Amino acid sequence: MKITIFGTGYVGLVTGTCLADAGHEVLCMDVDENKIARLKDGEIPIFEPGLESMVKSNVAGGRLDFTTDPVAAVGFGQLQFIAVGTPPDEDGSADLQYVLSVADTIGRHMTDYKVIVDKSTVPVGTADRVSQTVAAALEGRGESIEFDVCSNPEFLKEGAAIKDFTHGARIIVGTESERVMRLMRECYAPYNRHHEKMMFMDVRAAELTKYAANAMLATKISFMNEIANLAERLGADVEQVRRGIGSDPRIGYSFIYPGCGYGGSCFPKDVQALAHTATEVDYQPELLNAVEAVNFRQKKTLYTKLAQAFDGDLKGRTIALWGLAFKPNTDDMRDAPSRTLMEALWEAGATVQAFDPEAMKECRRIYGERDDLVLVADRVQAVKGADALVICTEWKDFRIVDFDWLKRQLSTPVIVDGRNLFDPQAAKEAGLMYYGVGRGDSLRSCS
Ligand SMILES: NC(=O)c1ccc[n+]([C@@H]2O[C@H](COP(=O)([O-])OP(=O)(O)OC[C@H]3O[C@@H](n4cnc5c(N)ncnc54)[C@H](O)[C@@H]3O)[C@@H](O)[C@H]2O)c1
Ligand SMILES: O=c1ccn([C@@H]2O[C@H](COP(=O)(O)OP(=O)(O)O[C@H]3O[C@H](CO)[C@@H](O)[C@H](O)[C@H]3O)[C@@H](O)[C@H]2O)c(=O)[nH]1
Repeated sequence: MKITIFGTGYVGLVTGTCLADAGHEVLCMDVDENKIARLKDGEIPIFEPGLESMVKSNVAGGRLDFTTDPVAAVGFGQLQFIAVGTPPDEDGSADLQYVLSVADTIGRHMTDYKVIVDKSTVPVGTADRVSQTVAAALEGRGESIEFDVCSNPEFLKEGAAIKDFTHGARIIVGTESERVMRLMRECYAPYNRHHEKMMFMDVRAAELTKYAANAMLATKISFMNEIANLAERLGADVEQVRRGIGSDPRIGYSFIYPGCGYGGSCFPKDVQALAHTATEVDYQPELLNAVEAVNFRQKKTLYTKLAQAFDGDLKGRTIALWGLAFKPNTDDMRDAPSRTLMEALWEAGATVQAFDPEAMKECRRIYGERDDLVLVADRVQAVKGADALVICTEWKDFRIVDFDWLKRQLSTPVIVDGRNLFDPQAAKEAGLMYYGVGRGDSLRSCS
């Protein structure tokens, strides 16, 4: 099939590349000229494991190309995927300006039947707005050309995006049109061979399914963070509790890791957007608000614990950070807990000495050059001469550490472990002042 993808971010680029890899011909369009120029040069603007070689082989195979030209993009595919950003507006609602601008572009330039596929995460009712926008643009040209709009939310996780896209649990398509069902089946056929993954539903249910999935996962995390905070007060180890409850198949082990709060470009904005949608239909979203409030508090955990460890005085201290990305295997720092910590440390007059395997460039892009942000080449340099170490991201390489060595590097041997990587007992036996999240230790995540 010939497919156009609008947006070459985490979702658009992965979707386009995987669909090309499955044998389709894909043209990816972005308004960011710099991004497209880099992609045309074979440079991948984001870090996503496995993506670079897949992009290169599909470009070389003639199945994947990039453009900034809207006319070429609209003219290319019968399927027109919208995979642009839907960032939070000031009131927490999803900002649909980029989605609707693509819809307008399609309406302005289409000359034959198109299926417009909403892959961006969008509130219930957006497919109707996309339809109206396309129709208005066509009317403006005095044209009447047939088109359909369907919802096809994406469930990939950054860091595992290719595997999630190609081996996802389900492929959801919101449509009532038989023709769209047939075309979407054909599009995903290469990834639907082992068992039936396609789930067709009405468009509003598909739109809500995406938010419900993210809100459920975020709820699990906030729930565990609440239990962790209780465990701290009750002298229990939340890691043992996690294993204890995860073993119940009704609960399961996934997404119940307590820590320094969920970040990333999805959970924070999507929980807020769903809560906003609820208030628009006169429903008070008590649970969603609590999930968000618990997370907001949890993201302050790292700073709260550090401040307690240093009797509230962090001025002039140097704090080592291992990890800046919101989770491992990505360079993405959107809403990362490390940002909440760094900003609080700077406010308190401390210097940050940080290392992340992939997110350093992104960190510099966000914060620029400043005296109180020292980015170093590896985790060893990060702890050199520092007063304390904070673990913000559970990169695999951070898990193996010689505690005796670590103790020698830090002037005050304080470790605040936001991801519970280490055995508290072993760390304490080595003479470190080790504070995890919910591990029955003396420092509290929040008041
Ligand atoms: N990042 C994820 O893990 C993930 C997973 C599932 C769903 N989503 C959802 O997918 C959508 C995209 O997320 P993302 O993380 O890929 O965003 P992103 O910010 O990484 O990329 C968005 C891209 O869209 C481009 N763009 C903006 N306006 C455009 C236009 N008019 N035409 C063409 N391109 C345009 C931007 O230049 C940018 O390159 C969001 O709605 C998000 O919630 C994201
Ligand atoms: O047990 C857990 C699992 C995750 N997290 C945190 O939760 C955040 C999000 O992690 P993850 O879900 O792995 O990453 P995302 O790439 O944000 O993916 C989520 O958001 C995407 C965008 O909507 C969806 O497509 C995915 O299905 C959904 O998992 C990160 O800060 C993690 O550290 C925890 O604190 N504890």
